[in-house]
Amino acid sequence: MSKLRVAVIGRAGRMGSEACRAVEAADDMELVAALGRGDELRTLADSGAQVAVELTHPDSVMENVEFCITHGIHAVVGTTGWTDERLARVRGLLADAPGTGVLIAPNFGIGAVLTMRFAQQAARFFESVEIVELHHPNKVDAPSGTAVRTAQLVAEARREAGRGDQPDATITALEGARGADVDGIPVHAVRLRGLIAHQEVLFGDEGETLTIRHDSMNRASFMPGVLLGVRRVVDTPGLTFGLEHFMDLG
Ligand SMILES: NC(=O)C1=CN([C@@H]2O[C@H](COP(=O)(O)OP(=O)(O)OC[C@H]3O[C@@H](n4cnc5c(N)ncnc54)[C@H](OP(=O)(O)O)[C@@H]3O)[C@@H](O)[C@H]2O)C=CC1
Ligand SMILES: O=C(O)C1=N[C@H](C(=O)O)C[C@H](O)C1
Repeated sequence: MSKLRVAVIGRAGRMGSEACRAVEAADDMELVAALGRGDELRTLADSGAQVAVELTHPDSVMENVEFCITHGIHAVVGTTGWTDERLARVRGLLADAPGTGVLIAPNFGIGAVLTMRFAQQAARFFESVEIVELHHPNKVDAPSGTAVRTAQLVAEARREAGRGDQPDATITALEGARGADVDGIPVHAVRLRGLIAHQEVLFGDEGETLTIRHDSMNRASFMPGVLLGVRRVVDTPGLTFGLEHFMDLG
């Protein structure tokens, strides 16, 4: 059986370097290109890559994804910074590239994906919910893409259940004390040396609380999800947002 020809964009980064190792170690894949900042995107096309794994920076990701789509290269994207406008642009480009697949995964961690699913399930049962994401201090964005996605999923589940705004009697507060408002859900971002990537979703109602917590202890933990994305994206044309769609969660 021929191996999948895979490229990594962001090879020198924390995630990109780990992804290069994971692809090289996979029996069914071949690492045909690894691009760092300043490298020509044309290298991707010249290498014959079937799939590009994109792990760079929110300022770089759009150009890279656009190149992939317009050159018929499937993309597995972990980089953050996805707004509705950006997603619409990707969908528009994919409309002219019907055989090409793009997976954008806010989090490749299997446990993180499950955290989002469990939070979505719990959302309708609790009056209050807040999200705390905790990351290493070199992270360039806040809040994390995972926290934003979790908040959106929780907010959607609350709306579907007819839940209104959650109680909060705060009248005065220092700016930032109640976190960022993401779709009505307070999201708090901690940056701390020693951490990698962690998230707590806290639910509360009369007399009880529920905390759903996920911890990524190292970046190798993201790699089974990256490899799953690479294997599945080649048979999944169009835009897939979230690794859960490749996980048969039922
Ligand atoms: N979905 C998921 O599961 C995960 C997603 N992430 C996300 O992935 C992204 C990268 O994270 P991380 O690896 O920690 O970041 P790093 O800063 O460690 O790595 C990013 C790398 O990409 C390089 N780079 C930037 N622009 C380009 C470009 N145009 N072409 C090629 N290389 C480029 C950077 O170069 P330079 O240093 O010169 O800027 C750097 O080497 C972030 O958005 C992060 O949030 C992270 C972990 C898990
Ligand atoms: O930058 C990181 O480290 C991470 N980024 C992603 C995010 O913003 O959600 C995924 C994970 O949290 C690690």
